Amino acid sequence: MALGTFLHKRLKGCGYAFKGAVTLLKTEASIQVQAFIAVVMTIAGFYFNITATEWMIQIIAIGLIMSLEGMNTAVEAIADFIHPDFHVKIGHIKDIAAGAVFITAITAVVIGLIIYIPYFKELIFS
Ligand SMILES: Nc1ncnc2c1ncn2[C@@H]1O[C@H](COP(=O)(O)OP(=O)(O)OP(=O)(O)O)[C@@H](O)[C@H]1O
Repeated sequence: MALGTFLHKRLKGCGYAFKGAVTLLKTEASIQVQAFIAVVMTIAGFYFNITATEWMIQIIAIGLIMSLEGMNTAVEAIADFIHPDFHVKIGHIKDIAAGAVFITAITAVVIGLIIYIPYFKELIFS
């Protein structure tokens, strides 16, 4: 495959992926809530002047939870497409996908506490 064709295809792929991310942000309430929390955490990061390492960990946590929520939305959409009616297996599949997001959410909360508790302590006791 010529380099030009290869690059053109990859660029087109990025376009579709960007469209998907915009769709998620526009239509999915859970992603909108997470995007809002991400903005709040970013403001908190600037306010407390967190370290570069803390920024990286916070950004990874935000990216992980938002991307997994997107995958959960995709799993739900596939499940609804292949079997729109109630089925115990569809319920099980959706529960597992939601469970994966839950695990990441707990992880992100713990990361947030580890990063910000020392800053809050400093703010309160200084
Ligand atoms: N077709 C179905 N068959 C059996 N159980 C289902 C079905 N659809 C949903 N459920 C149950 O309801 C739960 C919520 O499913 P739903 O698709 O409404 O997701 P949600 O968490 O409300 O996400 P969203 O708000 O993005 O739609 C599932 O985790 C599952 O337990």
